[in-house]
Amino acid sequence: MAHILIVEARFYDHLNDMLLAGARAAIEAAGHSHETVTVPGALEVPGAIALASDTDRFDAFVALGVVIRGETYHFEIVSNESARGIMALTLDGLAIGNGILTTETEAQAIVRADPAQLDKGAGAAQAALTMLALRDRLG
Ligand SMILES: Nc1c(NC[C@H](O)[C@H](O)[C@H](O)CO)[nH]c(=O)[nH]c1=O
Ligand SMILES: CC(=O)[C@@H](O)COP(=O)(O)O
Repeated sequence: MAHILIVEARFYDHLNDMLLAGARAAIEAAGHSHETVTVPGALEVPGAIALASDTDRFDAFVALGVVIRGETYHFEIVSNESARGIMALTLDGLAIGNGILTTETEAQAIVRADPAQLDKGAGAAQAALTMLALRDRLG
């Protein structure tokens, strides 16, 4: 059994609740345990995963959050830099599923977060578990 850390950027409560429900259900369905830490926004997610990985308590990580385009260049900074940070950690060898949605509208985010629709939280959890299995096989 693996122990998975979910790092959620709680910027939109109602959307995060759906992503979390999907991710937790997928991890439990696969027979693994999990815990969750919350950070303010997507930009803090890579740092939180890096801190947690130093503890050696977690086998894999799931990043959850929602970035919705506003009026300024901030959207690009938050979307691209959070993904860049997560990718850097992935290339360092961590098993991470990236479930940070980056959308133009709230309606797009709802469709993707809702476990009854696209269920991207579950998708990110399954990606993390797939990468963990691959690392165990190849490592
Ligand atoms: N606008 C969104 C943010 N912005 C906040 C940043 O992620 C960060 O917390 C702040 O700049 C302090 O370092 N975060 C999201 O997750 N979603 C957004 O739409
Ligand atoms: C991520 C964003 O673009 C948004 O939350 C920030 O909005 P704005 O650019 O209108 O300040």
